[in-house]
Amino acid sequence: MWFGTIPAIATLFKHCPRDTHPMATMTLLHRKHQLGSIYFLDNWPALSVRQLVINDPAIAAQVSQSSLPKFFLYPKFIAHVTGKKSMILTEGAEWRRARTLFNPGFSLTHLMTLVPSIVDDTQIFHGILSDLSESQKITPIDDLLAKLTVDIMAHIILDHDLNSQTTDNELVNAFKDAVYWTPNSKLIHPIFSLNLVRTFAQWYQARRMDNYIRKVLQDRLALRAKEGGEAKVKAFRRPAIDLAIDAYLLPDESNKELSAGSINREEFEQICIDQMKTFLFAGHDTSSSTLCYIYHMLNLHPDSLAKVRREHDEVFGTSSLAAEAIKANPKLLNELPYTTAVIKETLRLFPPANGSRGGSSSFTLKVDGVEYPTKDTMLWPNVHTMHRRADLWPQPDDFIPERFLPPPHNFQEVTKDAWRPFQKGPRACIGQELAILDIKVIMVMTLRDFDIKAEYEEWDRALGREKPGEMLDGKRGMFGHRAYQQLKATAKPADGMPVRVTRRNNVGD
Ligand code: HEM
Repeated sequence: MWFGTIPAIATLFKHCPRDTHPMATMTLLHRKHQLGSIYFLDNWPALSVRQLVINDPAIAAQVSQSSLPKFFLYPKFIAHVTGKKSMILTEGAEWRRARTLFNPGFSLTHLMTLVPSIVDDTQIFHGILSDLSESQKITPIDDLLAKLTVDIMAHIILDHDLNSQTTDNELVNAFKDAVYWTPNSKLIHPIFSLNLVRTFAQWYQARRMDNYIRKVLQDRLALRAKEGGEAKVKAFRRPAIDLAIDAYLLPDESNKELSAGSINREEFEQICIDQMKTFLFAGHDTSSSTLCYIYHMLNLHPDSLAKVRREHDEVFGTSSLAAEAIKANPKLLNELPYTTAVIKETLRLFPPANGSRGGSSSFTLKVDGVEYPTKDTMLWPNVHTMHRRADLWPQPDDFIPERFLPPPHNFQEVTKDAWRPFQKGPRACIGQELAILDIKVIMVMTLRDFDIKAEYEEWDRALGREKPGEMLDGKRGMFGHRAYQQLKATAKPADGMPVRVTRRNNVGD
């Protein structure tokens, strides 16, 4: 067939907002043609290899448990932000070394020690919400949340103040500008996507980010030298940057390839910079969009919002001083089953990230007794479709946090591996516990004091869009939501989710 599946997909895109994330469009395709657990896409010449889209958890598990490499085009969408040495992009021994080195920095015991710092950053965000509630100005909240979560990450990863919530920060601006230059996923063929301006802009933004982090790293190394040379400081709190410095100065068997004896200082700095950029980027961007959707869904579902608030009051008391209660006993954050269910249900409906692998001649996929070769094929477990399959999730497009309550209060038994916003297997997200932890803190500290409501109609009107809701073929949204997911390196809420903030009571900040 000429142009393979391109015409069918193009027809679908006509009925979606142009910048919709492809994973969501594929869910429409899956529903429209009642496709099964897997289907092939042949998008030549847009993409030179065929794609195998996987919509079934058990089949996706075969891929995530394998040691297949990331799909070869993956770096094109992310390397300009994270750097080529990023843990997200490396393979084999190089990846394993990095993962082993940084795993302790993401253990729950360690993360609990970071809670006071998350609370302090969230206090600043609370003040910003307070100002917005007074001005009643409609403001895209994704950007504010991104600044909050990147400030949190910088404290956790670099032990460094970015202060991006209150001042203009060079690193945060460079991150934002780098994401802006991410290519459009619909044009990935090297010839069609050739763009020298983009290549230069990506290089320039990478340089800005690298220079900033290099300075932080050099200051840290200088401090280490001043504080007693190379002695390993057994501090209770270990930011990721110190784990990297330890490996360079005082390696053990597992990471001697990173040591001063094995690589030169320049190489070490670049590896360390790329890992730090990865943690900062992967750690803030996904959490901020998840928080946007949490506010949005709770606002649309007042019963769920009331249950969340009741749970927070029961655990942390009813005064506005939740911050003190959290700091005094961070373990209380483990006693929030309904809040956790809300986070999981939001990640089910609006997963911010995906993951794809490159097939190989030595790997076949087994589906209903048939073996499918995977050589020259992109394997794409589409988390969005899996999360919205009616047979796995009754009322799949509805927001029902009760799905995730522990039995006997749960709405349904969740099929093994069906919920996978962090993907599964050895390359699953290293920061998943951290993400859930900081999202919980932010929810507890803000939901009790503020109502946060998406105001797209007013926003569209203010932008001169005369008929809000009718801009793109009569379809402004996806799955009934104007706040559809846009492709911006990860999946971000449309227009950064413009909201109005209203204060609920007059208790102090
Ligand atoms: C709601 C928040 C988050 C979501 C939904 C999310 C999702 C994901 C997904 C789906 C992957 C797998 C990508 C693939 O297979 O190609 C991944 C990997 C990764 N994530 Fe996250 N993530 C979140 C938060 C974080 C945080 C807070 C950090 C750390 C600071 C982080 C750091 C990473 C890293 C380093 C990897 C690569 C792991 C490896 O390849 O070994 N993420 N994340």
